[in-house]
Amino acid sequence: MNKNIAKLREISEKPERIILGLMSGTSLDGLDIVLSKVKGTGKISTIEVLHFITIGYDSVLRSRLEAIQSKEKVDMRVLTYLHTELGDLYGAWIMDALDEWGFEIEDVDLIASHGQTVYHAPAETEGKLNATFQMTDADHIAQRTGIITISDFRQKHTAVGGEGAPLAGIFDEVMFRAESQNRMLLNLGGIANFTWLPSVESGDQVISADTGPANTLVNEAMQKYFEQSYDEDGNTASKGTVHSELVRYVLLEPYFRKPFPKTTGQEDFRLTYVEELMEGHQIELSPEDLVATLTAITSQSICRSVDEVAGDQEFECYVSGGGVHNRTLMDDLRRRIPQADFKPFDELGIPSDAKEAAMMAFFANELVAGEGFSIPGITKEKVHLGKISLPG
Ligand SMILES: Nc1ncnc2c1ncn2[C@@H]1O[C@H](COP(=O)(O)OP(=O)(O)OP(=O)(O)O)[C@@H](O)[C@H]1O
Ligand SMILES: CC(=O)N[C@H]1[C@@H]2OC[C@@H](O2)[C@@H](O)[C@@H]1O[C@H](C)C(=O)O
Repeated sequence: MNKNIAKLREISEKPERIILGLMSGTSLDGLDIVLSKVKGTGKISTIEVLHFITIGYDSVLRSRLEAIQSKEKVDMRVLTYLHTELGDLYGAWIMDALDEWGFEIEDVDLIASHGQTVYHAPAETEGKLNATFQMTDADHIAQRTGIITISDFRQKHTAVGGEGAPLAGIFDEVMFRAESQNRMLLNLGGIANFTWLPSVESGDQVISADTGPANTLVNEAMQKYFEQSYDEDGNTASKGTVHSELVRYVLLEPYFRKPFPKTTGQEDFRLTYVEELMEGHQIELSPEDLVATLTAITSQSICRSVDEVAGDQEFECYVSGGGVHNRTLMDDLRRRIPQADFKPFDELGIPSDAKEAAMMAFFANELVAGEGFSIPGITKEKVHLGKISLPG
C-alpha cells in the first residue's frame, strides 16, 4: 500500500487534527497561514487557532500577479511559472513559520491551500456552466513540506452547479448558526460577501452570496490618484462628498438585481466601469469625492442585500476582512442598518484576519474525515470539497 494513503487513513481516524490553513485573497496582499487544531467533524467540530501570520507579497510578485488576475488576455508563460513558483514559495514560507512556532513537520497532519484566484466566471446565463480558476500547485507544497496537502476547494462546488463561491456559507452555517438568534456574517475583502444565518428555531433558509465590491474599487482609485494601496481607515473618503447620482447609476448594474445565491469578482467591478459611467453622464469628481462615492457604492450595495434577506428583522452582524478598518465605510453601514448589532468577528472565537485560512482547514478536515455537507441553495446532495496531493 502507498504509505501516504495509509497515513491519510490514520489521520482520518484521529479525534483531532493539526491543520495548516492557507489563504491568499483577491486583494493580493499576501499569504495568510493559520495553524489550527480541529476537533471532530461537521456540526460538532471545533477549530482553535494556535498561530497565525500573514506573509506579504513583495512588489515584484504582486505586480506579476496583478498582470494575470481577472484579465481576459494574459501571458501564459507568466501564469504557468507563477502556478509552480507560488507552490514552491508557500512551501518555503510554511517551513519558516513552523520553525518560528516551534512545530515539527511531523506535528502537522494536513495543509489546506486555497490558492490564488486567477479568474472567476459565473455563468452569464442561467443553465450554463459556472467556472472559476485558482492556481498554486499543491504537489509543490506537499513535496516541499512533506505534508499531505488538500487544495482547489472550489471545483466541486461548480461541479454540482454552484458558482464556486462563496464557500463561507457552508462553514458559517456549520460553525456559527445560533439556536434563537439571527446572525449575519459579513466579509469585507476585495469583494464583499455575506452569510445570512436566521436562527435555527425560525426554520428559515441560510443564504450566502457576494454583494458586490468591498475594497476593490476604492483600492484602484487610491492607487491611481494617491499612489496608496488602500484608503487607510477611510480617511480619504471622509474628506470627500458622495455623488449620489453616480451611486444610483452603478446600482443599476444588473448584478444587483440577480437573485441569490450569486457571486462576482474584480472581472465585473473595475474602476474603468465606473469611469465609463462618469464619462457617459458627464460627471467629474475630485479624487476625494470619487473615493467617497466608491465607498458609498460599497455600503449601499451591501445594504441592498441585507434588506433583501433580513428586512427589518434584528440580527447580530459579525464583520471580518480588511474593510472592517475603514471607519467611513463602517459608520455608513451602522447608520444604514440600524437593526443590526455590529460586532467584531473575533467574538466568535476565531481572529477576524484568520477566518478564511481557518475555513480552508475546516474543508480539509471535512474531506478526510467528515460525512460531507449539502451546499445551501445549490444541492441537497452531500459533497466534499478539495483534492489531495501526496508528498513522494
Ligand atoms: N486600515 C485599513 N483601513 C482601510 N482599509 C483597510 C485597512 N486595512 C486593510 N484594508 C482593506 O482591506 C483589504 C484587504 O482585505 P482582505 O485581506 O480581507 O482581502 P482579501 O482576503 O484579499 O480579499 P477577498 O476576501 O475578496 O479574497 C485591503 O486591500 C484594504 O482595501
Ligand atoms: C472566486 C473567489 O476567490 N472568490 C472569493 C472573493 O473574495 C470574497 C468573495 O470573492 C468570495 O466569494 C470568495 O472568497 C471567500 C473566501 C469565499 O468563498 O467564501
